[in-house]
Amino acid sequence: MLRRLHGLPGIVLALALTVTAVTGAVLSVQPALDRAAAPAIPAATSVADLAAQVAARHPGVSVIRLRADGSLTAAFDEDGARGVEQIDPATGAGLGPYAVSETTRFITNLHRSFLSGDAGRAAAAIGALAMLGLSVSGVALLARRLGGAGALLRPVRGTPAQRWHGELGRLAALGLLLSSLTGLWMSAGTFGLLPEAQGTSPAVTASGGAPAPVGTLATLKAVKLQDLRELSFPDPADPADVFTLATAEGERVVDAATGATLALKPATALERVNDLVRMLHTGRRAWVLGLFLGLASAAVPVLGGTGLVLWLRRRAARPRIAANVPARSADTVILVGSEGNSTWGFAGTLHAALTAAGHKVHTAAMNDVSSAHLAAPRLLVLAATYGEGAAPQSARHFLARLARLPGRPAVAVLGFGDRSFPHFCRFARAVADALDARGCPQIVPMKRVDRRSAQEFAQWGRDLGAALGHDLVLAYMAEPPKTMPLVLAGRELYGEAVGAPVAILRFQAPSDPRTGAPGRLPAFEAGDLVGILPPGDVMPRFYSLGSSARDGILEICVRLREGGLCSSFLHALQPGATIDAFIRENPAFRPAKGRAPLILIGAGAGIGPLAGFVRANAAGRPVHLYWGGRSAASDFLYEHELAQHLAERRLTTLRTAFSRDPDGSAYVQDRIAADAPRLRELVRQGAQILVCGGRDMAEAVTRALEPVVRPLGLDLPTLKSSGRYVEDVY
Ligand SMILES: Cc1cc2nc3c(=O)[nH]c(=O)nc-3n(C[C@H](O)[C@H](O)[C@H](O)COP(=O)(O)O)c2cc1C
Repeated sequence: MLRRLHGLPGIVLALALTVTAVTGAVLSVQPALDRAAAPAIPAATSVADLAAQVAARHPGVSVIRLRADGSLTAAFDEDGARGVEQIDPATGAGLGPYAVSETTRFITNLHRSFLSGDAGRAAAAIGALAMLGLSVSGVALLARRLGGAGALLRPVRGTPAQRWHGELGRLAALGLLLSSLTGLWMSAGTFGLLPEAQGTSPAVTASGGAPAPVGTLATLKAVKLQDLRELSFPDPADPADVFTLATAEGERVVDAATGATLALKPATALERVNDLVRMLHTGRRAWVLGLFLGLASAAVPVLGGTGLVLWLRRRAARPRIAANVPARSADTVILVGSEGNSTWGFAGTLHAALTAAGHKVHTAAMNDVSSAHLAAPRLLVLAATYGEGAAPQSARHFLARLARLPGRPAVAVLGFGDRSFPHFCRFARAVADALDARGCPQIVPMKRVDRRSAQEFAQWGRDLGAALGHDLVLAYMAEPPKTMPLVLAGRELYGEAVGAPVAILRFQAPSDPRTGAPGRLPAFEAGDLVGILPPGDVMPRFYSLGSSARDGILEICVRLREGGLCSSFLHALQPGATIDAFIRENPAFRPAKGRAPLILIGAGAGIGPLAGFVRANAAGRPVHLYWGGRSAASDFLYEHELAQHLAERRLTTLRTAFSRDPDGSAYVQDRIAADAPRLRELVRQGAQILVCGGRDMAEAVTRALEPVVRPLGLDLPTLKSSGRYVEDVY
């Protein structure tokens, strides 16, 4: 819901608000320029001093004003003509006629009313309201993404567009909130929606004596020039007329003969609020704030642009479901938990089959679960599992949200997973348990589909149909992922002597058959995944990338698994052979930005992405690599390249452990335990830990690291949640 409010309307509004935002940004620079241009007001000068200097030059002076832009002006009538002059506050000398620049006037009008009078002013007010809504919903979305309001300052991870949108939005939100709230207040004033300032001017009687020289009047001597707003002079022809002196405190009426204060009308609370609001909106008298507000406004077009990219990506990633009835009128709701989108394909087949059987079906992502979904009589959940039995992207918030919502529909849960993972369909199991615990009746027991098996899916459909009292034929045709050909350019084989063959394979894009020009690889970073389809199979296998596209090569480390279809295929490949592959981004497994140390830990083929991170470290950030193999003589992957990286300072230290070396066996976790004080110091300095390799190794590393970080008052779940402990484990 929040995302829907923030998404498309946000993009449209951000683009429409660009005029207001850009003009606001331009105007925000003005207070700083004015401050630089306006002559400084000496602290000791009083209003009386300056008034005397001006009156000496212009006997017909009527008003002296210290304007919001910092300039001091005097208005006077001379020879029947009215003039306004800018005054040097230090000497009272004239600096020439005062005029607001035409450009500033134009930009101000564009900002306030799109040059269209009241209608434009109303549009600007609506824009301010929209900006307020976008700022609040944006901060709420970011908090949700980062793990709660307390986590709002954590680094934003994800694709470049996600990072820009999140980081910039977070910086700009405070300024935009302030600008929109104060803008709304000012608009309310313009349209007479605020209460009128109360208080009437008290009746005063002037002494009627002969006017004293203005420089001698006690009240004017007591007020510093820098506190002045406006001083109105009495009409020389009227002996009963008085001075009016306006400051932030209020308005004083001053006797022209005695210099005494005849009356003081203090500024009302509303006037003070209006003053404060104007200052907070314009940055006048607060130029640093002005610049901050300007930067926040300048971010609006960028936020609109990156928002558009994110929205288009999300739209493209979510398959279209034909005939999706609104949730409120559906008798069957299908909720989908997916990361790679294949589960949406199954959901589409189920949706179409149920619709054809006469049901009113609504399909949505599990993250979007709402009370309307749970009010439907029937809820079908199709959920994939990722990581170590964790929720996929589109279901991350499902369980937390479910717990807050009412409703007990009849349910059926179908898990999608892969039996080769130790936690087969664990997330779907957790969902089924949560629904069971809240008392939802089961339509059919929870089932699990291994590796997108169309047969298992069809069987579940038959069971579901039987429970619903009609036939349900689910004929799912897997849509193969869009692949590209890659040509094997080189291979190095390790570990055969110790019974654990690992190949480093380097691929290139095929060259143009006509011109022979080298082909272009798609964009990817070390740590992303490449999906490879072994011949005759529709199920891709994923490998972590050890290079980035900038290296001009796509590199993976592949351990030969007994009976493994894809690893056997890859190990048998000869240079020049072609494979079908596609890239899957894995932004969660990347070094965080900055210069904080990196601790890279891996074993066996897990060194692939870690070597890629080291290779990319041209800036010489401190990087410490812990890696375990079997034998230094047989499977020391990247041995020579790592030695070179050490010499070039891309790698700071390298600790290796070999489990089958004749001079004593050791594992990577032993090296971690032995280095505990050094690692603790690195973590204290803010180091990020990246672990890649097999599950057993990762678990042993976790056990070895817990006592390292505990004395710092930290634990691995905390480091994990802040992105300082990330794993790529298989
Ligand atoms: C990086 C990765 C991790 C995975 N982890 C698990 C897991 O822990 N348990 C499991 O049963 N399946 C796991 N799988 C398999 C997916 O759940 C399965 O391929 C599913 O069909 C993907 O659905 P989706 O394309 O809709 O995201 C994993 C797949 C990948 C690529």
